[in-house]
Amino acid sequence: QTIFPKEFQEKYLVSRGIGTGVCGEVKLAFERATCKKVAVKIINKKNFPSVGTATRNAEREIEILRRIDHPCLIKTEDFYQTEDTYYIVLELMEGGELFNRVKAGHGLDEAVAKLYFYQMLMAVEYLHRNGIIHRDLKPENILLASQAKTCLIKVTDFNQSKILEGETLSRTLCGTPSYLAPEVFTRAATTGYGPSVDAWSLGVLLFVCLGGYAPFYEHPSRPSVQEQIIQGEFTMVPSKWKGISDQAKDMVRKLLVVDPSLRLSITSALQHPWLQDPAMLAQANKLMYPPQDSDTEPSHNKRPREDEEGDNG
Ligand SMILES: CCC/C(=N\NC(=N)N)c1ccc(NC(=O)c2cc3cc(OC)ccc3[nH]2)cc1
Repeated sequence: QTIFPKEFQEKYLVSRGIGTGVCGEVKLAFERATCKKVAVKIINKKNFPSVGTATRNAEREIEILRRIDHPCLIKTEDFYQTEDTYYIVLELMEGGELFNRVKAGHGLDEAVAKLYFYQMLMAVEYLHRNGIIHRDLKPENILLASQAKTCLIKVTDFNQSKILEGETLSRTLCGTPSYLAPEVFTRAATTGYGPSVDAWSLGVLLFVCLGGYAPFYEHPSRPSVQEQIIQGEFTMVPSKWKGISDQAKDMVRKLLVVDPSLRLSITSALQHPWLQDPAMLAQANKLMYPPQDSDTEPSHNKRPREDEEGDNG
């Protein structure tokens, strides 16, 4: 049972667990003063074999969280730590993880997949523009703002977001390889790798959103997942892909290219015909930049409440 710091307990009432992760869990909590719902990510500093890496990783992630500001990237609201645990208060993404929407075995409607994928591209383009490579894009790390189909999504979990040296490559390989790009296995240890790894992972994410199954997966009669990835070997099973447009398939095929120099870049993906869809773009922009009431009122953003000493956000 997690013990929370006293000052945390004074500000928040912790409720049940809502998500699980490799390095810690996520709990639902209520801010006592406002009854506002929040998510609390609990990251145990000691849960990696080599303590040094874990703490450095977590500090790097917290530095990244402080620096980033984009509608499709998770935002932290508060932060506490004890000598062995971080408690990060985040906006609650009521819709939970994309993982739970696509695991049902059939894909999303193409229009919904396109809206989500466009937001992922915008988030990752922002990260790359700010010198950050995510490196761990997968359905568990894509959060949905609400239960509605057309909703805002946010990318989260920046635990792997750094230039991997050789020694941490081994730690990467201990997670699920399904979303890792080929060059992580082949060339990473020597030449390192760039933003194009995120383009590959987005290709796998799009494949899963449209097809409802993973392009590279364990199967007794098939080569290992790593081998399938290095060969860039995947199949679009006709029964699963029959209703999907050729442009959507083209986007997937141009992202799941083994040679990173030939792979579609994030910027080029944003120019792909499949995304030149004014209705989707309008919907995405409305979700990312909702017209605030402050856009209409002359005064500043929030109406200060008597008991609020001032916005420390
Ligand atoms: C600042 C921490 C970033 C992070 N992970 N970082 C890490 N693993 N090192 C992380 C990982 C996961 C989450 N997940 C959530 O916020 C979340 C909300 C939520 C709601 C759900 O049902 C309503 C179900 C799952 C959920 N996960 C939030 C942040």
